[in-house]
Amino acid sequence: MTLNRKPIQVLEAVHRVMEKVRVLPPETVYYLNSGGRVLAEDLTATNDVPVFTKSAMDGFAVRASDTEGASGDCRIEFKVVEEVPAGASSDYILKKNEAFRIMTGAEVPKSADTVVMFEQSKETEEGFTVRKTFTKGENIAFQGEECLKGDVIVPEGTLINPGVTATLATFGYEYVKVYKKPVVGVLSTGSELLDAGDTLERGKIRNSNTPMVLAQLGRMNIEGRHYHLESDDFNTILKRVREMIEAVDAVITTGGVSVGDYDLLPKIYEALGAEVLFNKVAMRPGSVTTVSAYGDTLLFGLSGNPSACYSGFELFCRPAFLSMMNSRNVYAPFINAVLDENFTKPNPFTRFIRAEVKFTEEGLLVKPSGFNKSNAVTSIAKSNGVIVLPGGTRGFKQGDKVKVMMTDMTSGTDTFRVPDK
Ligand SMILES: Nc1nc2c(c(=O)[nH]1)N[C@H]1C(S)=C(S)[C@@H](COP(=O)(O)OP(=O)(O)OC[C@H]3O[C@@H](n4cnc5c(N)ncnc54)[C@H](O)[C@@H]3O)O[C@H]1N2
Ligand code: MOO
Ligand SMILES: [Mg+2]
Repeated sequence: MTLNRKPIQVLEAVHRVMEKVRVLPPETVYYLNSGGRVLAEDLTATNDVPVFTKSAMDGFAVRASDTEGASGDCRIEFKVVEEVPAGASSDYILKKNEAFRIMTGAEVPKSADTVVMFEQSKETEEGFTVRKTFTKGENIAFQGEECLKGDVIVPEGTLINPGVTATLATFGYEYVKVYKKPVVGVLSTGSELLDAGDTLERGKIRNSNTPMVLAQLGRMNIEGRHYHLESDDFNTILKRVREMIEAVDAVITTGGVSVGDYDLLPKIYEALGAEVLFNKVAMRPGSVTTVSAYGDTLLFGLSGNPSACYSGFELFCRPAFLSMMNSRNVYAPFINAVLDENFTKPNPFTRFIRAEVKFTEEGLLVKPSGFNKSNAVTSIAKSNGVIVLPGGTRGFKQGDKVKVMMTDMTSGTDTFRVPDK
């Protein structure tokens, strides 16, 4: 069991997982609950946008031809005949030098073709005057100028972001077809584990992997189910994993995948008759990460070491779960950044280093986010990305360009910089 582990490259490992992914069936959900899901139907415009020709400004709707010849010395006067606030409409036909008082968003009556902003006019007792000739269509948003009824606005397979939610509302999609999200079971193994609320005892540590993985799932808007072990032995783990396979779409276990006497996961996969996709990856940390398939259920055996567990999830679980939801863009973005301190360790295997990426005016700077061994937990807390150093490289120096896999796209910077004139 322990001896025939053949390391494969990270890329190959990711491919093996992704090949096994089965897309979950679609379901219909209320549009306000669809954020973070993937569209299972094209979102088609059910009306033109704008749906009617409307004023883009507060002012007066006129016929442009009536403003012809106006100048500072020769102001042309208009009489206001009606008011059209947003939400209202009018069928009144303008006569020469008549105008509507109109507000932004209000339907422009058929007989008007131009809007004069309040700031471009001088109010008089009965109306206003203008001092320039207006071109037809000024300050008007025309029906269908943004899109036409029947246009495909957002294609099937797109992740629903706030803009898609706005689009769903615009076109009256109160219910929308999306792919099901996987329900993921999370089980940490290890007889040394206590819960967060427990007092430390000799030889024991608090379980940080389950809460971390649940939070990684939460960050993806995916429901994680926390499973427990009443005792950390082969039969109990096997029984629990069997229950999980019945109840969830994917199983994540942490710990017990290495070669120790109590590393039981390899034997569990064997007892299940699961197909082991790989049990060794040429990477650090997480070289013992194991992924198996039991029918359509993927079993992710993440390493017990917290840093290895964290990057194992980001590398293998995240794209697999996004793919189960039929998302197209399932991989974390890789960016180029400049290393902001020396990293002298040689890298026989691909190395993943929890890191802090800083968005500075000069560009992207990155440095390891603290104590960075496989068993580290605190450096994860300070990271928003993971530096990826290719295998077969010696150390890296400050100023070298490195690749970073972004894991947290919500982190900001401490200075607001907007380019001024
Ligand atoms: N003879 C060898 N020993 C080890 C090898 C090896 O190749 N040969 N690989 C080492 C590497 S590398 C890693 S990584 C670990 C992987 O260990 P396991 O995945 O089997 O995980 P455990 O043994 O259960 O635990 C490892 C470590 O992590 C702590 N841990 C476990 N679970 C949690 C949790 N839920 N929360 C916080 N911390 C956890 C555990 O106490 C151990 O310290 O194996 C090496 N050994
Ligand atoms: O496989 Mo382990 O490299 O230390 O996480
Ligand atoms: Mg172990």
